[in-house]
Amino acid sequence: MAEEPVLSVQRLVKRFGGLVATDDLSLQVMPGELHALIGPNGAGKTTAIGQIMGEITPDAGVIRFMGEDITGMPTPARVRRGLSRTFQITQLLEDDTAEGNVALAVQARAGHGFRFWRDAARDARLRDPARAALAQVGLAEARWDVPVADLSHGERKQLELAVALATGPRLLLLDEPMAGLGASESLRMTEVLRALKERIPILLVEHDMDAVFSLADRISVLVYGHCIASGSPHQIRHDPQVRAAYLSEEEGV
Ligand SMILES: Nc1ncnc2c1ncn2[C@@H]1O[C@H](COP(=O)(O)OP(=O)(O)OP(=O)(O)O)[C@@H](O)[C@H]1O
Repeated sequence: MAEEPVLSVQRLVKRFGGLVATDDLSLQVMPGELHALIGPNGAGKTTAIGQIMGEITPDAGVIRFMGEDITGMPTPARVRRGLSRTFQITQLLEDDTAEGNVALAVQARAGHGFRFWRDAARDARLRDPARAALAQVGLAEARWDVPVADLSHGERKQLELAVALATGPRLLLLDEPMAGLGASESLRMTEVLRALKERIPILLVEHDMDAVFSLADRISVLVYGHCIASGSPHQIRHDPQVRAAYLSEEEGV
C-alpha cells in the first residue's frame, strides 16, 4: 500500500486585499521526510505555515494532517494532534529560565493536572521531558537555568526548537531556524535538524541554502505565493526557472 502523507496541502489560497499571498499551493510532507519551502522574501512561506497551524484562515483549499481534514480546526486542536511550529522571531518568556519555558510547553501538552505554572520547572513530570527536549537541541546544560533574557540569539533559536519539541510533535514546522545565526551556529543547528529529522518529519522554511541543500529530501520553491517547482535538491538546483527566479540571488548555489 502506498504511504500516506503526514501533511497534505491541496490548492490553498490566501488573499490579503488585492495581494495573493498563497496562490493555489499544493504540497505534501511524507513520513521520514524533510521538505524545505524556499523562495524570495514575501513569497508567502510564513503565511503558508500560519494556515497549516490554523492561525490564518485560508480562502480556499484543504489541509489534511495524518489523513484528517483539519482545514477549519482551531490551533489548539491541531497542536493536540501533533502539529508544532517555531517562529522566525522567537516567542519566549523573557523572565523565565530556558528550562522553565520548555516545562511550560510540556505542561500545556499535559493539560490539566498541573495547577501552578510557576512550579512547572520543579515538577519531575515536567522537568524530565523538558530536559530531554533541551538535550536534543544541543543547548549546553549550564544554560538551562539561565533567564531567556540573558541567552544569546543562537541559544534562543535552540530553545525555541526545544519548546516546539516539548509538545510531542508528529510534524515540525520550522520558520527560519537559522535566521541571524553565525556560520558555526548554523552548522550546529543543521546537525541538530539532521538528527531530528530521523524521528520527526519536518517542513522547513529557510533562506540558508547550505542548510536547505544539505538537509532536504525535497524542496518546493514559492514565488508570489505559487509553487513554481518541487523536487529533489538535485532537480531544484538545476531547474532553470528556479535559478532565474530565486537561486541566482543566493550565494554559493
Ligand atoms: N496579515 C497580513 N496582511 C496583509 N498582508 C500580509 C499579511 N501577512 C503577510 N502579508 C503579505 O503576504 C506576502 C507573503 O508574506 P510572508 O510573510 O508569508 O512571506 P515569506 O515568504 O514568509 O517572506 P520572508 O522570507 O521575508 O519571511 C507578503 O507580501 C506580505 O507582505
